[in-house]
Amino acid sequence: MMEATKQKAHKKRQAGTKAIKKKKRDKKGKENEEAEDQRNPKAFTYRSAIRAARSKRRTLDISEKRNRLPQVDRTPIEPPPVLIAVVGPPKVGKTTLINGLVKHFTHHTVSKNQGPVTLVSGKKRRITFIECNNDINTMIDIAKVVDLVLLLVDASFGFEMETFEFLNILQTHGFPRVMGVLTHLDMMKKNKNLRRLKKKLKQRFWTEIYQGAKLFYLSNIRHGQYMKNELHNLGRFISVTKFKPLDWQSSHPYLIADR
Ligand SMILES: Nc1nc2c(ncn2[C@@H]2O[C@H](COP(=O)(O)OP(=O)(O)OP(=O)(O)O)[C@@H](O)[C@H]2O)c(=O)[nH]1
Repeated sequence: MMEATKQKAHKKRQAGTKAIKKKKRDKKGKENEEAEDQRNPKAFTYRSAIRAARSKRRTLDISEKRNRLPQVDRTPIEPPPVLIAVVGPPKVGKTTLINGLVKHFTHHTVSKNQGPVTLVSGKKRRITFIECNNDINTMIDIAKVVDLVLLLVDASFGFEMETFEFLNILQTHGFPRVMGVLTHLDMMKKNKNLRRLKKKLKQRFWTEIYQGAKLFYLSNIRHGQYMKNELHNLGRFISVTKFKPLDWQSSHPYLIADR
């Protein structure tokens, strides 16, 4: 008969490397348990409101500082002429306005307007007027280099799709200054309607640009020319307007060519 052999019971090691290792492991496990007890149940939130406020303030300070980095004005000592684009749908009065402004600044009458016109508007300022047609390629080209936009709007028609499109294009290259000009106001017969229309268009213009954006009214046309005092007002604004250096323009050299 085979007698069942009695096996030896396992004897824990008391000394040696294995025993030391095991002891260490057990100790670590206990520590971990303790750490778990202390752990913040609201993980990933702040424990202290003061510290939270401080850290929030610091991140805001840093981002604000980044926003307010001084912009380097790279315009040369003798700057190039200020480029003013006259933008608007066909037959809105772009050519008439350019001719009127040229007459205001130079006292010369332009018989035929072909391409950009550059003139001296003050002791240290030259300006170039350029007409921007309603086609998307011209709009994109001009949006990159323009300093001031005269946005012509036919008041008897209202804003057109292309006007908004142009404003969107402007945003891509840093928004230059935009002034609105309402024409064809003489088409409105009733004074009350005219006032209401002006107000409506102004509100629409302000929501598109910013509250308080400059909007001019060219209320009448006589002998194919706008009123002298209105042109004078617009011309004065053009000559005193200050332009901020645009990031895109100062980092890209450009040349204006008339096609
Ligand atoms: N009644 C009236 N007619 C205007 C007004 N502004 C312009 N016009 C007339 O509209 C016509 C077109 O004027 P333009 O200056 O040639 O218009 P434009 O935007 O240069 O036209 P395109 O070069 O074809 O895009 C002219 O006959 C102007 O006399 C306005 O405020 N009232």
